Amino acid sequence: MGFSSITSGCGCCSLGWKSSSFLVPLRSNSSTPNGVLVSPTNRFNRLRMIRPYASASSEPLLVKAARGLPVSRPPAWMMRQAGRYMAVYRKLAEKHPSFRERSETTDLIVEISLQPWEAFHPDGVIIFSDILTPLPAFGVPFDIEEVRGPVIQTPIRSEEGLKALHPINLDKVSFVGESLKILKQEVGGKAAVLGFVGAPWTIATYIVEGGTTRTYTNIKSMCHTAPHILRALLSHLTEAIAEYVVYQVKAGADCVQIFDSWGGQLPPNMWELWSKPYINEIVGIVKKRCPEIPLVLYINGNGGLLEKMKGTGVDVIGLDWTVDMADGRRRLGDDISIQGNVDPAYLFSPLSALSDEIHRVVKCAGQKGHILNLGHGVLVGTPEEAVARFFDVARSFNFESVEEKTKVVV
Ligand SMILES: Cc1c2[nH]c(c1CCC(=O)O)Cc1[nH]c(c(CCC(=O)O)c1C)Cc1[nH]c(c(CCC(=O)O)c1C)Cc1[nH]c(c(C)c1CCC(=O)O)C2
Repeated sequence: MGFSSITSGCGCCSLGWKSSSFLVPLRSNSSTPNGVLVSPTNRFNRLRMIRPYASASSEPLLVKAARGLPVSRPPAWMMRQAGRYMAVYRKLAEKHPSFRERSETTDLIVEISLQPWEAFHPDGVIIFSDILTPLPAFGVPFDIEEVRGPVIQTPIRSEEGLKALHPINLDKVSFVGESLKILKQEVGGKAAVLGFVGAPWTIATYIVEGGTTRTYTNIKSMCHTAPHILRALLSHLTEAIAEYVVYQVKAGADCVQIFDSWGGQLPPNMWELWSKPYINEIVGIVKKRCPEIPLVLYINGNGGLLEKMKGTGVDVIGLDWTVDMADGRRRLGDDISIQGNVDPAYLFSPLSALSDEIHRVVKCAGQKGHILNLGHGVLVGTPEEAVARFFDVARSFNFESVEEKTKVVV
């Protein structure tokens, strides 16, 4: 079955959003609702760009935090929260050993995406899929092998190779739209349904190298030996991915994460040339067509890129664990939301150490505009008990009561 029912515009468009942002003072007016005065020096530091959202109060916590709206606790989810560390997933994978089958069959996608939701009740339910899933829909066949991981049979490195590319045919990823629609119903607004895509540079690393690489030598040398071919490939990916984001939003995604996982492999000046412009274009297209949808940008190894990432116009920046959260907040300011940055290895540590680290990260991130998450995905072999603890600790925060204690009375 195709997914022709997804033909309406983004939910937002009918709500009369204004796409232009404006400045509103948040929380720290000179007088709070209960009359307690706060230090005037804080007043203007806390001005941040937000948009008016008609239904803000009923939105999932994660969406509110992504927009920098006040929340009572940090929402939490994990990348790869569905997957090989869960016994229930491994059992299902025995019955359905092909990753392509598991990630391209609506019933299986929904079942796997809901496994962590049922077990841990995270604040975000990410669709079980892959950044490579849309590739065949625009002319690039791929496979995922158990040991080697992603494999692209015919890497693209020449003008001739570019001829295989065609505009994205969304009918070929109808299982993604169908699954998002079902997930939205199943989750019933109690958590955010998360869509995701790979950034053009990161997807291009697979298409040019033919699979996973440690050195990125083919694609990095193409920047100098065949820049016109790489630019044509990245432009093609940009168009296809932007369409694919809008498709996910129309199908039900409340928030979409852009993974430029391998953007951190580029020197920062090269990231500005070979990745950022294409992400900017995707953000521009999506913000125009679905202005209410928060976008998250994640880069692995992003310590040298934080300020540059902010320039893409996304709503949330994902931090890995190589940047201290306090430095990250300082460098990014509080007019943007932050996600991360707990080292996934903490999930192998004593539960008390994990709790302490979550408390430290939340304190450094601040009470507004923080989505609690790992600095990368859940590792294979992670104890499920630790994942449960992570979400329990997230739920134990109560910002209102902390705020009461820390208010500055003038
Ligand atoms: C191993 C692998 C795959 N696909 C990919 C790899 C990495 C290979 C490499 O290092 O180059 C490529 C990929 N897939 C995804 C990313 C971006 C996130 C990241 O940095 O890892 C990347 C770089 C998102 C994803 N890929 C997947 C999700 C699942 C959604 C979720 O629960 O978060 C995401 C966000 C699912 C996936 N995708 C794959 C498997 C085996 C799984 C199952 C989950 C698991 O146990 O790891 C295949």
